[in-house]
Amino acid sequence: MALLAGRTVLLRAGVRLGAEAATRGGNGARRFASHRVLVEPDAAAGIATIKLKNPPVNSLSLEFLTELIICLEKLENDKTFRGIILTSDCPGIFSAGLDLREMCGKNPAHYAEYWRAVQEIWLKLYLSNMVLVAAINGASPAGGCLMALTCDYRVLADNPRYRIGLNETLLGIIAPFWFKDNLVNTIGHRAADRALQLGLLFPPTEALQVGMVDQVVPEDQIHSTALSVMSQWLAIPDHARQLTKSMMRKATADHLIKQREADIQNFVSFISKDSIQKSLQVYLEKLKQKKH
Ligand SMILES: CCCCC/C=C\C/C=C\C/C=C/C(=O)SCCNC(=O)CCNC(=O)[C@H](O)C(C)(C)COP(=O)(O)OP(=O)(O)OC[C@H]1O[C@@H](n2cnc3c(N)ncnc32)[C@H](O)[C@@H]1OP(=O)(O)O
Repeated sequence: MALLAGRTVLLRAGVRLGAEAATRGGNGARRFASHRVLVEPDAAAGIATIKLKNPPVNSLSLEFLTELIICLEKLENDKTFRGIILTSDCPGIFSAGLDLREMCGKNPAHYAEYWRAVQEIWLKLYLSNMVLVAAINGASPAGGCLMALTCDYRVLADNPRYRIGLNETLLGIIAPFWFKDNLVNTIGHRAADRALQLGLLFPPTEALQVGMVDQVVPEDQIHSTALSVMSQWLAIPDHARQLTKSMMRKATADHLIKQREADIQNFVSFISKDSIQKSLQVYLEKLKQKKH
């Protein structure tokens, strides 16, 4: 049974276990997929490719996050796999970040439940014992960028529309301290200070320059590049790499773990403010009107 902070997420988020399919792949590995999280296992290589499939933009709704958390728990507990490639099944979009509809017009209990799931996915990804390679094949703002930042290596497809960054200030909200910590650890304090205040979304060349991603490649090479990076990382003995990863990341993760409940309360009171609700609604409305 999958637990999210001691509770059964399957029931809380209304995700039915029956929604999952478990079959055997050609190489005998167990293949499991939920509605929105596709897992392509390569047991021989010890690699699972997770494809995010929550169209149209892979926004991180509570149900989607819950499915992803369950999927990561399964992979983490399955000794077949040593590495995950995280990518998208939605053309042109890696992930649009947190689902704005989960943060608008709901009640405090819902905001608290949602935020706990956001914390949980971050902790699961950031502290994973496996090698995580992000194959970023689309736009990756805010929470989408955060997911990529938890990975050990980021490959971005070379398309000027595939911008990546923590753009929270553009929505009139603030990147939480642990988003900020993850960014600072990746691109350094000065670059993070500027990027966060201005809500910068970097196109590939700039993302590479600032260190937001490790490699930019033509779109048709993104998966092969991720595989070759993965084999380089998997050549390192697991115990040495895992202990090193933990040494590098533990303090940052502990910062959130120690303040988890307070962080939820901060989020709930911040997001419940009338002024913040108004900003988010205006932003959502602008997104909708963009097409017309
Ligand atoms: C002091 C204490 C502080 C505590 C902390 C407090 C607050 C911080 C809280 C949270 C941090 C927030 C993190 C986030 O991730 S917020 C989300 C930010 N995301 C974005 O800004 C991206 C918005 N989307 C886009 O820019 C574009 O959609 C896109 C991803 C570039 C894709 O563009 P495209 O043209 O392909 O698609 P559309 O724009 O037409 O979108 C299609 C469809 O999807 C809807 N949609 C888009 N993004 C979201 C989203 N994030 N959530 C929900 N819905 C989204 C869009 O409205 C369209 O809907 P429609 O109904 O019109 O089809």
